[in-house]
Amino acid sequence: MPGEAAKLLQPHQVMVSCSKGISLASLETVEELLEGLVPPQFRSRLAYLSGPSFAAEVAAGQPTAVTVAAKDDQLAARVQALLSNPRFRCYRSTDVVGVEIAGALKNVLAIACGISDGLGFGNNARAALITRGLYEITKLAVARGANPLTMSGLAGMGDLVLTCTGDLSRNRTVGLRLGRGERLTDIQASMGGAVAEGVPTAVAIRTLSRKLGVECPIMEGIHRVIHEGANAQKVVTEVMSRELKPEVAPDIIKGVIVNGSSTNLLEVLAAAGPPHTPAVAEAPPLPPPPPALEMVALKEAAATAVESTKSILVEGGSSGERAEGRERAEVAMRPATVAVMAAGAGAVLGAAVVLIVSRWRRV
Ligand SMILES: NC(=O)c1ccc[n+]([C@@H]2O[C@H](COP(=O)([O-])OP(=O)(O)OC[C@H]3O[C@@H](n4cnc5c(N)ncnc54)[C@H](O)[C@@H]3O)[C@@H](O)[C@H]2O)c1
Ligand SMILES: O=P(O)(O)OC[C@H](O)CO
Repeated sequence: MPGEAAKLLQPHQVMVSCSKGISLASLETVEELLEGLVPPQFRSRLAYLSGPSFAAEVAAGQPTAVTVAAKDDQLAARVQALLSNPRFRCYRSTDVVGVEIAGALKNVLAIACGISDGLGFGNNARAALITRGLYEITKLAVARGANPLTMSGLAGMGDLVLTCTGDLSRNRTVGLRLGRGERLTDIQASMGGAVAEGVPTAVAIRTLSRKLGVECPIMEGIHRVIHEGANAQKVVTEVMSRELKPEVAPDIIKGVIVNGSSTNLLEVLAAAGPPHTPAVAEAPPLPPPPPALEMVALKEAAATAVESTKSILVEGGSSGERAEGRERAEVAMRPATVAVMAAGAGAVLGAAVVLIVSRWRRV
């Protein structure tokens, strides 16, 4: 019980939640639940780990990347440093609500993808579910105050792709079996106590999306299949036959209505700060071309060399004549060699100057 565990916390400790979900009773995320459970002095020590991370693969040392979120960037950085290793790379974020909503909602879509695959639908259907599902997750997350860019990160797109396509997922497995015709109660009874969190989250999301006034036809459809016994094929046809609309609805730009007030996506983006633009190194200028004189010498030398070589190789001649030809060719090539070396030295010098200037500028 987190409430009981909270009593054991020591002043120097931080708490990292790895759970994903939304409370059916209160529609709160794990973060909101924990904030209410831990003593006030620990609230600033809560961090949240999320992202594409099948436990079995992490345990086997497979390369994994996740997001560590905390309201305080310093705390996120501390946990990030503590947990990262060459096999487990942590990124950090201060968008706790975005990370939490994304982690909870992907479970519902994983069930949907499982159902789609179980029914025998193809790759197109799965890709459409993932993409349009992410759009619904984004709308809901933005309505809860999240940064929409978090949805394209590990906790959003990353975990969504993992659970919608990876057969280690419990949620996807439940969907697959539902799609093949098994009953939910039988599937759950056979799972040995393991929980497919998308099953209860589908209920929470339907309530939440209706409360927030955010249209989520896929989430609604999944709820009908899982909890109302609707025929999945029919639900797919209905969802596909809805009124045609733009891919990105104006309401997500102009403002999603949250409890009567508008959340403007552009304002959310602006609050997130300017996009990170790494300093772009100035392109080094091209080295100066070799002086015209050297170019002429180069051309002439090349032509003479070709002629001399021809006379040696094609015309043959006595050994004395061939030796003379080789000497003529060597002499003819000398200006070319000098010109090429001059051009090369110019290039190297040019590059060195650029390097020094750019270093000096950085300093
Ligand atoms: N297993 C993974 O690959 C994985 C990866 C990343 C994140 N997670 C997240 O970690 C969390 C735990 O996953 P897991 O794989 O350990 O699940 P699990 O099903 O193996 O274990 C969950 C445990 O929680 C207990 N439990 C369930 N409902 C409870 C309740 N109301 N009160 C108290 N205890 C309850 C169960 O008895 C069980 O012991 C989940 O939120 C999951 O999304 C799991
Ligand atoms: O097995 P699932 O479907 O609960 O997914 C486990 C994790 O959430 C994957 O990141």
